[in-house]
Amino acid sequence: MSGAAFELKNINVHYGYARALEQVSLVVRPGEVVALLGDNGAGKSTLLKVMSGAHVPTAGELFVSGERVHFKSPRDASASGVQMVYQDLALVEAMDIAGNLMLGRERLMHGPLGWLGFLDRKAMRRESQRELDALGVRTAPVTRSVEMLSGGQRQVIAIARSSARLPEHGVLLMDEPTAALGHEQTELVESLIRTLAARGVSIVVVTHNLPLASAVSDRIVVLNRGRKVADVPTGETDKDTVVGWITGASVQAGVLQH
Ligand SMILES: Nc1ncnc2c1ncn2[C@@H]1O[C@H](COP(=O)(O)OP(=O)(O)OP(=O)(O)O)[C@@H](O)[C@H]1O
Repeated sequence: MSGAAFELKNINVHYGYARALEQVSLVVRPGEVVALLGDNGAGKSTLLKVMSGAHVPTAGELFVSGERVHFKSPRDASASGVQMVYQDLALVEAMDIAGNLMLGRERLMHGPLGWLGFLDRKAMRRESQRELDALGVRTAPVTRSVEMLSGGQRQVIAIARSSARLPEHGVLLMDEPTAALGHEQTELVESLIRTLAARGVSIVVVTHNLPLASAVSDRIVVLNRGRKVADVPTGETDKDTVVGWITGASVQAGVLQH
């Protein structure tokens, strides 16, 4: 047992001759926020796909809470407490916030002879409101249709929905959660990430947004052409150094690790 919420050891992903990931190892501790950075094509999305069960690696091992896992699908990852927040098609536009949050967890009306064949919308609204309150999220009334929401509000609902499916010390994976968001909306997402981490959720966030990475992460991990080139506590580095790792300018032999 390494005390890790999630651990990857020597992950390789090869697409024919293309090497998307080469010997990548990573430890994510409980309640830790890891920012995964790298230039276009560095392998960030591929690594998240391996972690979320969407892609089976060519080689390497995955461990959740010290247990070896073999994810063959996102369903397997989810069953082990690892959830990806999907950006596109994540929410049902025509449905209200409560319906989206409770998707797959619908409550049915209960009659004297058992479950009735229709939804207990009141209970679903109450429960979704309770979940949002617990996350400190103040967006819009839960009866509001998702198509009426701003990009930031949608992102927050998508994150809340994924996190509601997590066990206590689950792992949440995010790919560019603030792409296309304004300053205030980005702050909303930042504060939600902090709240979740404070609850013990481990978060891996892929981003090109360096201020976001420096504001919310405990650790910065940089990929460069499929290899991990840095893995450092966020407080022990600075923007120029990180940019150097991303572009490859300051990558020396081996991995810089503290
Ligand atoms: N299905 C695939 N078939 C072949 N090559 C692929 C496939 N998916 C990704 N790659 C290659 O693997 C490498 C890593 O891609 P990946 O999408 O993981 O990078 P990324 O860091 O997420 O980039 P971006 O920031 O642009 O999203 C790239 O060279 C890419 O072209």
